[in-house]
Formats: sequence, C-alpha cells, structure tokens
Amino acid sequence: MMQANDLRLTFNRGTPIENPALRGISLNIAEGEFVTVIGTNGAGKSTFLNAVSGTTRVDSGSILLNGVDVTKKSAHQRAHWVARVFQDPMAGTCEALTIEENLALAYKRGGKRGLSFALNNKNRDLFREKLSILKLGLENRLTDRMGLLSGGQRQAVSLLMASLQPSKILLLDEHTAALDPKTAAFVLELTDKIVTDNNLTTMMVTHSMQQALTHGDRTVMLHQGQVVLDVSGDVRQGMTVHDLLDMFEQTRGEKVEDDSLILS
Ligand SMILES: Nc1ncnc2c1ncn2[C@@H]1O[C@H](COP(=O)(O)OP(=O)(O)OP(=O)(O)O)[C@@H](O)[C@H]1O
Repeated sequence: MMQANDLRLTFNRGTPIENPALRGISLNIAEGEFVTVIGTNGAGKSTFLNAVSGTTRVDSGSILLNGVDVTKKSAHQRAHWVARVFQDPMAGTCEALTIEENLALAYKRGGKRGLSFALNNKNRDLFREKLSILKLGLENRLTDRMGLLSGGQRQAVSLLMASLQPSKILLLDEHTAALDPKTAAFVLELTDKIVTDNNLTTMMVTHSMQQALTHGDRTVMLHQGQVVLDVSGDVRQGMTVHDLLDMFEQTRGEKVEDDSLILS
C-alpha cells in the first residue's frame, strides 16, 4: 500500500550545519496495517512523515501510495491519499470554523467542489452519527466553533476527520503527546477503534516504547535517519520495552540514550 524506497534527505547540504536526516529509509506497509514508529530525538520520524505527506521533498528515493508514484506530487496533490493528525491539537483543524465546517472540509478532501456543497442535511446527519462515536456530546454542537473545544476533543475530531474519506494512509505524529495522561489514553483508545473500524493503513509516531508495543500490529524503530528495527507477528507478541531495548543494543552495538523513550 505504501512503499518508501531508499529515501534520503540532507538539510542544509554543503554548509557547516549539514544534517543528513534521512539516510536511506525503505519501508513497505501493507493495506490495513497499523505501524507504530519510535526513535530517539532527531531520529527522523517527523521528517519521514513529512516526506510521505509531501510537506518535505526528499533528495532521492521514491514514495508510492497504492502503486502510484507520488514522490514529485505536492502535499496538496497528495491530500486525498494522505490524512494526518499532528501533535498540536490546534494544527489539524481550523479554529475559526465550526465543527460541521471542519468535518465538511475533511469530507470533500481532494475534491474540487466548495465547502457549502459538502454542508447539506444528508452530510450533517452523517457528521452527527460519526461524532456520536466519540461519546463527547459533540453531535449536539455541530455549529460550535472548533476553537471552543479542548485539546483532547480537537484531537478526537481530527481523528474522525481523517476517517471520513477512505485515505490511503493515516499519519499520526505524536498526536497524544500534548494531552494530559487521561485524555491521551482516551484519544489512543479512540485511535485503535477508528483505525480498526475503518481498516485504515496507519503510521503512528510515538515517544513511548510502551505505546509503540501495545498499539498497532508492527513496530519500526528509526535511528539516525535509518530503520534499525522492524518487529511484527510472533516476535512482537508479548515483547516488553526491555526486549526492544535489548534488540536495539544487539543490532546496533550501542544503548538507547534517550531517557524519555525508555521511561515514557
Ligand atoms: N526544516 C529543517 N531544517 C533543518 N534541519 C531539520 C529540519 N527539520 C528537521 N531537521 C533536523 O533533522 C533531524 C531529524 O528531525 P526530525 O524532526 O525528523 O526528528 P524526530 O525523530 O521527529 O525527533 P523528535 O522525536 O525530537 O521529534 C534533526 O536533527 C532535526 O534537527
């Protein structure tokens, strides 16, 4: 479903602050697969997601979505293949617009018709039905401005927006990191439900090794711009954070030096 082939990207090439952020990332993700992505600070996780969504162009390599080479397509052109939820709850939705307007925008993603076209009674019923899944009472607040919602509520709506159209891939970039622990747990639970119910192909970046192992069905670890671990199936089943750290140490001959990754 998603194929990343030997992605390479160096920031500030030829300057004293040259930084090879992606050093040959290759990763194939099958339709409906839920991959968690973990890695130390600066490992290239966000850059990789940016490369897939098209907000950052790679120097070389290619990205295929459903067999279509999208490497040279802009983020806008990729919008109907890619849905994304960011760490900042303010980033994925438009606070000046109402809840229903935000949902309508997501619903017509990639389409050419205007917002008013997507805001009809039939769609309002659909939005109400979808919002009721969140169990936050938002189905009764369609015309409230998005800016009135809490961070957790906004992330929940963002997830819903991501599932309104059959995307080719859902990218979650530490989308619970800015939330309090209880709200983060709620949004993660919701993530599992929305991903499973809609059979979404998903890549979720998380800073928690524990989360990476308990959600999704495959875990990929990035380190210094490369994929260094890729575990799934029986190997991943029952795997502890300790096991993952051991595996990293055996493969790389070095220890993970990022405490936040180990402790969170
Ligand atoms: N626009 C940019 N210009 C220059 N360097 C950048 C840019 N974006 C990222 N980098 C650098 O590329 C490297 C990878 O960054 P990236 O944000 O992808 O890491 P990450 O794994 O998401 O890290 P974190 O867990 O800290 O968010 C880092 O060294 C970062 O400083």
